[in-house]
Amino acid sequence: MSIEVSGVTKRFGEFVALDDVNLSIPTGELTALLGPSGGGKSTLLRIIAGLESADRGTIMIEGADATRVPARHRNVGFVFQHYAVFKHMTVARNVAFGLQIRAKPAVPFSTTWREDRARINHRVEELLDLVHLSQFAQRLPSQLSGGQRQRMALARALAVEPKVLLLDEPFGALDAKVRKELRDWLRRLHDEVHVTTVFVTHDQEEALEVADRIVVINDGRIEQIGSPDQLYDEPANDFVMGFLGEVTELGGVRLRPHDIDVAVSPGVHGSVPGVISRVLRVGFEVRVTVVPDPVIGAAPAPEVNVVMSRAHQRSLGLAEGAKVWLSPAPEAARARLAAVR
Ligand SMILES: Nc1ncnc2c1ncn2[C@@H]1O[C@H](COP(=O)(O)OP(=O)(O)OP(=O)(O)O)[C@@H](O)[C@H]1O
Repeated sequence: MSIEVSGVTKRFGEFVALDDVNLSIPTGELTALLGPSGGGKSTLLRIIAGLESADRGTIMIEGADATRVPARHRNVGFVFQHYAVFKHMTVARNVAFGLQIRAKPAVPFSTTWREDRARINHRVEELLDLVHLSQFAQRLPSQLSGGQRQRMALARALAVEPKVLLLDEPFGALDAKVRKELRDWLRRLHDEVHVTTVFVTHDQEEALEVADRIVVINDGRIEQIGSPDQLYDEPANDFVMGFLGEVTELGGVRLRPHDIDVAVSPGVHGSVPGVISRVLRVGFEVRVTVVPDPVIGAAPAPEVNVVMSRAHQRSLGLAEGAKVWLSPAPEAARARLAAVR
């Protein structure tokens, strides 16, 4: 395991930001810390980085106890949402900065000095090539787009060959299209470089698309750890199910809108009869709202949302006012309503 977080608790005054968190992050994986605002994701990332200290618990990095090791000696690279760049330095010099600090002091123009410079220049060229910014090497950061600046920040963090790369909402401030491009790019970069990477996001789509593993954090606790498929298909509890995607209720069970089978005759035992109140086309999908038939003596059931392809909707001839019977698809993910902690 590359990072082992054991029994980490962090309070700010009376407020418990992290409550006995245990987490193993395997070497070379891309892990997302996902959860709602204020859940404790950034605090956990900052404790792994050494920018914040835990009140209790330990952090091991690559088998060594890092709990009391200062941030600059942990060999981690960071990128934050509002990344501090040197505005007066070119892109190339920004990327070279960490390497220059690490190079041993040498007499200017001596052989060692020249060798160091050549080595650093070569490494900067490699890194700029990796993040596709070679043609912008001599620009100032203010002459880059937001997405290009974040790629520069990643090149800078990777320059010192960190064992671990920590990214705190690295694409948070960018517009949706650029975010999407950068997340595809981050996935490809990770496939090339394989550095153990942990990134914080509150965007479930970002986590599902990019990460090998997702850690869902809420209220200072881990709700579930798993691959994107595990979390989506087998959510440990109601919170995870609701956080990872749209949920609707059918016959007292919560499930995903695309996991509901619709029939135009009462074939399936136990199916719920109802009437379509709305059919809405959204891109290539159709969202169908169904009002379940009232049951004598029971409280009215909530409307059910069903999502299906247009072709399926057409083949069933579904329209407003039509009578339908709903049942969970056999493979449907359902929340276990008792929270698992
Ligand atoms: N230095 C601090 N002093 C007091 N409270 C803090 C401090 N840092 C964080 N907190 C509190 O700890 C909780 C967790 O904060 P954290 O930044 O880890 O959440 P987060 O999950 O990263 O949220 P977001 O997605 O909004 O960044 C929040 O309620 C926050 O207000």
